[in-house]
Amino acid sequence: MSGVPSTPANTFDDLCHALGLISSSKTPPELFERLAKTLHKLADNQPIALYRRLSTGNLRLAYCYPLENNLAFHHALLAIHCYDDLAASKLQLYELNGEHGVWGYIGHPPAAYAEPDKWIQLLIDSASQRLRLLKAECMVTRQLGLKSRRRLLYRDIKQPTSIDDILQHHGASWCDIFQTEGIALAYQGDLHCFGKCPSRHPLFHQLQQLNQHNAHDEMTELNGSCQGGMAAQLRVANAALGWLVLFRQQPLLPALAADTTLQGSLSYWTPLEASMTIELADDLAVAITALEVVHLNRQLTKTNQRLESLTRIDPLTKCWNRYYTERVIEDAIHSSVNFAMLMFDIDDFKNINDTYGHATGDDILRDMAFLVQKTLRDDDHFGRWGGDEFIIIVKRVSQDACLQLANRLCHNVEQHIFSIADPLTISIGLTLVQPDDQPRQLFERADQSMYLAKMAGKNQVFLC
Ligand SMILES: Nc1nc2c(ncn2[C@@H]2O[C@H](COP(=O)(O)OP(=O)(O)OP(=O)(O)O)[C@@H](O)[C@H]2O)c(=O)[nH]1
Repeated sequence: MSGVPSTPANTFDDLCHALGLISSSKTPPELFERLAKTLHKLADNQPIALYRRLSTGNLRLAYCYPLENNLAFHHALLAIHCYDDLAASKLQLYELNGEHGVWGYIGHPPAAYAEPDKWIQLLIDSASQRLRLLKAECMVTRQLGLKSRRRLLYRDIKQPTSIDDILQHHGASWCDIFQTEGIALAYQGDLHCFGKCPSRHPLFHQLQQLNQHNAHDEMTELNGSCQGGMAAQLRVANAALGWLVLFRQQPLLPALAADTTLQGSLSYWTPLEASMTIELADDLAVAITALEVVHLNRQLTKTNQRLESLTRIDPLTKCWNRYYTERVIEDAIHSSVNFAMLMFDIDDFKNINDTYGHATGDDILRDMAFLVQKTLRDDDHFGRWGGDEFIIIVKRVSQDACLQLANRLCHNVEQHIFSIADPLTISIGLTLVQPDDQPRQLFERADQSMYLAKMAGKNQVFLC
């Protein structure tokens, strides 16, 4: 029959079947198993070994068939670590080609069979093609993986988080998707790393160089001590924010890596991987900008809260300030609620300042405010009117209750041990809101009462 190899008929059918199986293998291990089984049969039932070529140029036994018999032979296979060992082993060798040159070798002890070469070469070529296809499929899976991580990344940035949190959360998956050992993110002079990355100093140095010379490149492969690194710019609306760098140890053409003169020009990344990295860098740039906006918003809210409190709180004593106290009094008058105003002033406070200094005077004002606040109820209003004068607004209480409170305050202050040797006292002017009162009349009465308390000898309460 013309065009049909002169192989025994049953072997020819078997081989066609085996070719079909190899070409339809779903995973690399399945492919190796089918290839090895077929070769085993063809090679007179000799054991078949499959070696993968590492980035170092060394070999590693990746598969052998059959596994169960001839242990001594397997030991001999395991002793092979490089091509020279393999060549010296006298195994019959075939190259298995990957997408970037020799992927590995197939070896078996010499065997006698009819016209094997064409068939064996055909089987191995088919296996190589299938392997390339499986790898391409794997790349598609990686792209899909990247897409699903992207969704998670966008979900993450809706919550308060940081660049380090993002790296911790997604780093392992990104390493898996990109088949990298480490990830670095350079942003605003900081370097955030995940996994195995080169030391900071040379990496910073190279990124600085990139900023100067490669600022317009979307991605660049690093060299020197950072070789294997692929840097993609983090950009938002044409503004460069920093760099995303992925690190890999194996160049695309591992066979050439042993040649030191070539090392600097070897590529570690396929164009497809480069464009996936750019996609990830774009996502990260958006995520980081979003984080920045969230962070700034939080700061702004805090600043606003602080400003808001500054408009209401007296910075020295931390009680309400005069502006807010005035508003509270106006509101109380307009709400027609029954309330009393207590205005008090520390007796002879000028002497304290003069004797102990202004700083001690400030301490006394703070202590006084703390002491008075402790004596009051939560819904009483206590504010600093200015200098050593304070105002208390007490709602819904009788005149007697107000007098009791004022006297208790005088007593508590007199009994309290302040930071100075001299005893401290206060004088209190008390007044209750009258129908048709305006704030001014209320203040005048309270002030008048306090004046009378001072005139009567201080450390007492007066009611007008
Ligand atoms: N340390 C300090 N002193 C202040 C502050 N504000 C005002 N003063 C001082 O408080 C003193 C108030 O004195 P006055 O209330 O006028 O007089 P006094 O010595 O208390 O005498 P009487 O009120 O009659 O008992 C003045 O010496 C002010 O300079 C402040 O924030 N800190």
